Formats: sequence, structure tokens, C-alpha cells
Amino acid sequence: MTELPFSPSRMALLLDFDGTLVDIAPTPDSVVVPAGLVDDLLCLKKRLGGALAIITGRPIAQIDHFLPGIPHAVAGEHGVALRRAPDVAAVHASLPEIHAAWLEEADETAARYPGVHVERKRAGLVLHYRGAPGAEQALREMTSRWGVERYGFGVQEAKMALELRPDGVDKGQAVRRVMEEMPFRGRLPVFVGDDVTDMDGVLAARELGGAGWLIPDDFPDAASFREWLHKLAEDKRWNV
Ligand SMILES: O=P(O)(O)OC[C@H]1O[C@H](O[C@H]2O[C@H](CO)[C@@H](O)[C@H](O)[C@H]2O)[C@H](O)[C@@H](O)[C@@H]1O
Repeated sequence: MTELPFSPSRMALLLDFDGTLVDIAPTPDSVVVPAGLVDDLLCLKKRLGGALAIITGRPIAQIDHFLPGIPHAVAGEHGVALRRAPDVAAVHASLPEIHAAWLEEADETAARYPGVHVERKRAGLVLHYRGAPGAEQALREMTSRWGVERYGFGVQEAKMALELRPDGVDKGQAVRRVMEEMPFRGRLPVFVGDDVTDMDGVLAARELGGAGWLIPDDFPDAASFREWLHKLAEDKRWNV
């Protein structure tokens, strides 16, 4: 088991969703949340005095759908949106909007390549090609034609997807903002993710004195990480 460098009683858990808590699935909608995971997360949240957050690329509403009532805080769309507690409204960064012409061309391209899925976000867009790997090149050419960098966006590599993401948001700043307030403040963040977008969260958690871990470097896969969470929930050191 990956060892915590401090007592679990002092930590806050800040977790990525896809590829970390749930296995990667053919489409964003088809991920499956194992029943045991829900029980373990609820147990850990209680032991942590609530200090359990999800830091995800997905919109917050999707986390509410898959993990209803579980995390205390959720940072969605890589930190574009932050809801600090279940009973407060999410705050959204003021960011440039995706151009209508980009959305139109993305939809046209998706129609030409069955299996491509266009996911719209509040301040971004994901072009998924897991269902049509042969479309990758066409999607890359399309986004480079758009020259999104001139409009305050970057093209982020994702798992079988290209994501248009506004500049200035990343999971590192999401981790720092979540840790500012109770019940997270004063604890050491443990951030776990699996993707290039998670590296900012890993580094921020380490800089804050906590731990930052990445799948597959620190855990072979999401199933192993879920097993680690299960053992953590049963750890005897909670009161140390
Ligand atoms: O930050 P995360 O919580 O890991 O979210 C990252 C992106 O996850 C989703 O896409 C990825 O997972 C899908 C389901 O397993 C998979 O079909 C897809 O190929 C992956 O790229 C989600 O759709 C995105 O919005 C998130 O940014």
C-alpha cells in the first residue's frame, strides 16, 4: 500500500474522478461507480471531518449525478467552477466564451465521423475520439486551424480527447482554493489523479506539504487506488 507520510487524521482528500475513482469507459456517460466506492468515500468523509473534495475536468453537475451528496467541495471543469460546500452556490471564473463557429464546425466534423462526441462545457469544449480513433488527425487539424491561443484558450491533451480549455485555470489553483477554507484549512492535501491535467494538482498538493500521487506511477490503475481507499477507511491510525 502506498504509505501516507503523515497520520490520516491530519489530511484532506482531493480526488480526480475519471481514471482515478472510476475506470475509464467508452463514453463519458457510461462510467460505473462501484457500490463499495460510495461506502468508502462516505466513511472517509466522516473520518476527515468532511475534508473530501473532487477536483475534476467534468462540470459539477456530472459529479452530483455520479456521486450525489458525497464530496464536501467540488471543483469542476479543471477549476473554472468551484462549489466549496454542498449547500452553497458554485462560483464561476469569468472567462472567454467558445466561439459559435468552433461549435458549429465541431458538430459538422462529428457528423462526418460517427463515434466522435462533442462535449460542451461552460468555458470549454471536449472533442472525444475514443469511439472513432481514426478521427484524431482531423480533429487536431481542425483545432489548430482555429488558432484558439489568440482567443485565450489552449488545447489540452486528454485521454482519447482534445480539450479546449481557457487559459489561467488548472487543477493546481483548484487545489489551493479548496484548501483555503474549512473543513480543509489546516489539513494536508492528498491529491490523486491519473492524467496530464492532474499534474498541476499533484504539484500543488506537494507544495502545500501534502502528497500528490499519479496513476499509474503510484497506483497501477483506478481499481488499485479504490482498494487503497478501502484500506484507508479501515486504517487503525485514525486517532493517532
Ligand atoms: O478530471 P477528470 O475527472 O479525470 O475528468 C477528465 C475528463 O473525463 C471525461 O473524459 C474521459 O473519461 C471518459 C469516461 O471514462 C472517457 O470516455 C473519455 O475518453 C475520457 O477523455 C470527461 O468527459 C471530460 O469532460 C473530463 O474533462
